[in-house]
Amino acid sequence: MAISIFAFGGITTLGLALLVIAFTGYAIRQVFFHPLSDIPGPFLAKLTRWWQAYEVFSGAAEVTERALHEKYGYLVRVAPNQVSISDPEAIKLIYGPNSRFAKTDMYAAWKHGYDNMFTYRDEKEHAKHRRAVGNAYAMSNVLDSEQYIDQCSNLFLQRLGEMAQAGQTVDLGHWLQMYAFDVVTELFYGKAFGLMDARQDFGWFDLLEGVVQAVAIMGMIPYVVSFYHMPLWQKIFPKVKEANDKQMKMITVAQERVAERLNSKANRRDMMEKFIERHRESPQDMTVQWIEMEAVVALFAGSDTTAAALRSMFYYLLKNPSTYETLQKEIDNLDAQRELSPRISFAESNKMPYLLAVCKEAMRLHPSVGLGLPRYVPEGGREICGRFFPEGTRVAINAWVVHLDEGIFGRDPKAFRPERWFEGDPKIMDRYMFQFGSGSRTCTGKNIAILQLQKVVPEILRHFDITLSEPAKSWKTINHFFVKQEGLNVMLKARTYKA
Ligand code: HEM
Repeated sequence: MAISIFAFGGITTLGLALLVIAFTGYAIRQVFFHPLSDIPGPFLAKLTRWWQAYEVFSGAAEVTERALHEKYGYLVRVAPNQVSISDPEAIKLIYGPNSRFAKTDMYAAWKHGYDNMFTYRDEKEHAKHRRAVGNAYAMSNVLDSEQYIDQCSNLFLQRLGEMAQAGQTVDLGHWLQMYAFDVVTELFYGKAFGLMDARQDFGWFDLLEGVVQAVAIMGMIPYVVSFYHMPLWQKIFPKVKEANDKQMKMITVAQERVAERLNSKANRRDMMEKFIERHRESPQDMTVQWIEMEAVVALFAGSDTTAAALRSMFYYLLKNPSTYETLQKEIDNLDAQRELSPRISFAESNKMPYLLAVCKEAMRLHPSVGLGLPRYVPEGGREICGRFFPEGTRVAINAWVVHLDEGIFGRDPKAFRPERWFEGDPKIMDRYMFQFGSGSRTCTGKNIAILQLQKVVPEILRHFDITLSEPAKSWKTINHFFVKQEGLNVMLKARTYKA
């Protein structure tokens, strides 16, 4: 008996020793002999992708990335085979047209059952689908939806008016999200989900947050994605099952709404109708499943992002009263000259240069997406920042880092100064803005987002005087791919504006 215990103990010790040797060998290779070993970065990041997963879990990955680039410069190794790049010149090289840098395995985590526009990794498949829907997202077509956005704005203003009259503190951040959610569902699901109407989110925000958080973390360690759908794994980790069920619920709702529209004679010009028109013309280019997927991805990619941008605009204006005043004057002057319709149109908003500058400056300082957008270096490798990167290396640029480049955005890059857009050459700054990504994978919904930002912000400022309920307090942000903000609580006072 004593001998067998000894033998067992011996084997265990030997096993442990082998493990330690293997790990040490691996660590030495990763740190000193890996093709990326000359690139600085956190020690753990050189060994495992779990470092990045933990960063995403912690909810402040953009803060860490900014600090790392401040310390190390343009190149930071953030995973064994991934480099974060902060050189603005690298944007065109990596994401530009015909760059051939494909999306990485991170995006596999975002796919549920079948691919959607966001998750495609095969560039040819992506291009085929993007061609099929591209026209619907052109501004000229998106403007057909302006009337539905106005309907949502009417209800939003009514609700804000009620809260102003009651003298209550308004969680404007929450309301802006309900607004963005209602707009996206109005356009892509044929009818708003009615959050503003009911004055509640029906649990949708928790649902989205749960899924996005799980998926964003898994995206950093994509080999766990296959577990995500396994019943045993879901039993062990009930949260995984919950996220999976939530994702299924979103797909089911999309399927129901698309089926409803296909069987109805609705006379609408919304986004869903544009896809249905295309389906009727050419069912093989625009299948029913694709219409459903456009709706699902719009909800995922279009509501949190737009809400974050709207919150940023209000927050920075309120924290910088002189900018608020300048914008309000711009709106009031146009109003006094009777240049504005009862609901400010997109065309009218384009006559407000300061508004456009506020829009860009808010998204420069607080991009809605808070992680780098990873791509594989294509066949043959590429030179970036004067260094050769072998094929298959993951490289990523994070808007939160690149938007602080002083060479491009001028002095005080961390300050909210819409005025910077009137100094120097705004075209150059525009070229390096990365809040919507860039190139062939740039945001499809960009025009829908811009339409909302440019219309609803001046409309609210026209109707209400807004003050922060606790002016000395800062908001809290949490980054699980989308950088959401909490604590935009305000007091509203109706202005004398009459439509
Ligand atoms: C202010 C609002 C928005 C911001 C800041 C934003 C940001 C982004 C970014 C950074 C990407 C690139 C992701 C990548 O390369 O991995 C992206 C892609 C995408 N966005 Fe948006 N987005 C916004 C609104 C919307 C809206 C309203 C929709 C749809 C209704 C939408 C749908 C999409 C889709 C489908 C993609 C994938 C495009 C492709 O790969 O071809 N987004 N967005």
